[in-house]
Amino acid sequence: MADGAFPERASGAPDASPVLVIRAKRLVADGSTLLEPGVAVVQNGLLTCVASAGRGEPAEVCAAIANGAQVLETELLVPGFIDIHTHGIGGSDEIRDFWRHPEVTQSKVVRYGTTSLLATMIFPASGPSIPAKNEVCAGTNAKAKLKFCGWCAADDGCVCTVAGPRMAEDVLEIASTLKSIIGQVGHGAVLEGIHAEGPIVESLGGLPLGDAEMSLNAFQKLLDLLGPALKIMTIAPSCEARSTTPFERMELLLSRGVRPALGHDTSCSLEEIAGALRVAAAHHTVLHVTHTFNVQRFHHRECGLANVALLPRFPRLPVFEGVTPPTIELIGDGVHAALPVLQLALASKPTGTACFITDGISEPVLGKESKYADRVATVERDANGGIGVYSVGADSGKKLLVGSCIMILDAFRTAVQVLDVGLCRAVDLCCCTPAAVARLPHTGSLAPRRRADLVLLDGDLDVCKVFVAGRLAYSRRDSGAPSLSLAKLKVRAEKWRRMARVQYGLRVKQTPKNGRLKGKLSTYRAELRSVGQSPTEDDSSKVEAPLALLALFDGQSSADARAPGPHAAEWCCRHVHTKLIRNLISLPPNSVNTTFLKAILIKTFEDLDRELLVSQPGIQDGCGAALALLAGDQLLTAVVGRCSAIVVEPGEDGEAVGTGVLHNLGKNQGRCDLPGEQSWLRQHGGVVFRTQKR
Ligand SMILES: CC(=O)N[C@@H]1[C@@H](O)[C@H](O)[C@@H](COP(=O)(O)O)O[C@@H]1O
Repeated sequence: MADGAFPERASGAPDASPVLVIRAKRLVADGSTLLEPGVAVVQNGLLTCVASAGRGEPAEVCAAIANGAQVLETELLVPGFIDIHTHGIGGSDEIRDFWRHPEVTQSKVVRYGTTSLLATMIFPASGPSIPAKNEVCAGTNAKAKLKFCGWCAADDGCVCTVAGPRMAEDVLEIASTLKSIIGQVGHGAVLEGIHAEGPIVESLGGLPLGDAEMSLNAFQKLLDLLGPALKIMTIAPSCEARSTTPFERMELLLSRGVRPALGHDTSCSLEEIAGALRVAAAHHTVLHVTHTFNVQRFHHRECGLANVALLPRFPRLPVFEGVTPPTIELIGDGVHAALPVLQLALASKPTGTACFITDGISEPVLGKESKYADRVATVERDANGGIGVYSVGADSGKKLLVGSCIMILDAFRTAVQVLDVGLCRAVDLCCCTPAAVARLPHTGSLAPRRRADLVLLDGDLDVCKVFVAGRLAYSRRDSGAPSLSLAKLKVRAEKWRRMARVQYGLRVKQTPKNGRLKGKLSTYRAELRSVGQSPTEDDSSKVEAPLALLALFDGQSSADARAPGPHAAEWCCRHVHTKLIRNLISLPPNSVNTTFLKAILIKTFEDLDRELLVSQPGIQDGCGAALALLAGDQLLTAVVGRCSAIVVEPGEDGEAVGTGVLHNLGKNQGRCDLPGEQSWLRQHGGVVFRTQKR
């Protein structure tokens, strides 16, 4: 496969940019190189040095620092992720229009470390002014015959003398939009080219109807239209093998330097697949396979495309003589192929022959609806809890999965944290192999003269910073925010943990009649004697206001569900901290006072309630909630529904609330409005505050 460094300055990069040095505890340069620690130097948009820093930093790095280079430190540094199969994730209500607005997807995905994309185009055969199949655009008569041809370059009417492809007009517009921005830096992820998913497909899967029987002439016009932007084209081997002149369209792709990707074929035979591989071998090219497993066949006797795709080498059989196994791509969401199946595929294919793709089509917002070539496509959860996009088959009319909601970052994390393939293999899957398959030698690994596409991650594999061609394209917002250091969000004191346990013991069984998370809201502020003191240790961390959060959600019934259930409570439990943190970091600097914090607690409940109602139609039950936020030396509580919060302050000896008590909160637990319960709590060292209604 083609390999090489970027010849000169990365396109679009400034002439002279400040030198940047990045020190990483772990630096993964490519599928086989892990440097612990490692260091990289960036200048003028390119990497100039990538080295181990185990025995001190190389002279080049020291010189750069001495000359005033900016220095960054990170836990993990990897090459930017590359997605060679994505339909885009926004910009329109109609999925097939996403690539009319590529900047929307480019700017969204870069936040998740994707620095290069191939825009996946589809070729629906519908539209306002499509030449009928085999209709001839003939010279001067063309204007009268067709409102718009588009397949010839003439400005004053069609000059075609051959049949045009049956193609919707929007395909032409999208192609021209994409071509105008290929290789440009500065919009987020770089659009590196086009992956054409079709039109020569045998099995549609979720694709809209297209012209799978396109003539060679029409096919040639399509390739002319896409030009060198076209890097990969998905093509069905059975369509090619069964055409009157077998494999002629594939030959055309190969002669133009486009990589054919076998796919969307559930009927191809072993001989037909091997035939396609043989044509590629004659061009010294390795074929690729589009979303292995999806819209394909795996059978233990009658081998389909997936059987062949998974082979690391071919058995000694005449049918496979002289051919090389293809590279493969896998939709890394655990929905299109179950995780054990992904594990199997990765165990079978060696490094350098498999890559993760997203086949992205939407953001992961449950219940979100879009149009997909005039069908409705909805983000739904499958039986295993995974999220995907579902619609109906254009030919079958049956419900089916049509795309994913993930980022390459999700697949990277899955590779490391679930499939346990190690960092190097994960980088190979998400960076190196996709770059090789799409022939993008300027990116995909960390080496001198490669474009400086970099992802800085923390120990949890969360993205901290992303650079594209040496320019900062994304930086996580946890610096320069208010004085609250959110990274330090934690329960600090043993006393506070005891309180948490006491509060956790309170579970009430009440049934508000409407809403999911509704009721009166109250906030309360208490200045406590013995909890939440300013930090005395590790002052170097400059934590001005340590934070601790306790959130209790109690599953209850709702207007939609008569019986109480755990679902709303569990959902709130998983999302409350992100809502709270988002609201906290939106505070302007120096505005962290009780008034603002109260407002933020209220807004956090409102955000939770709204999102629960809008994005989780499947959740019918409701919940009450009690939330306690310790900020510096102040404790604020907020209660919604009929859930209670009780503040228990230990006595002088700190032992007033012992573990024995936790199992015996009294038969009136949760009813701190009762005088008996209050005195019980006081006897056990507790302080009961009456909340104020708003
Ligand atoms: C753009 C595209 O083609 N995406 C395919 C979709 O067509 C197919 O229906 C689905 C499930 O395929 P399966 O049911 O064969 O696993 O996988 C991918 O999302």
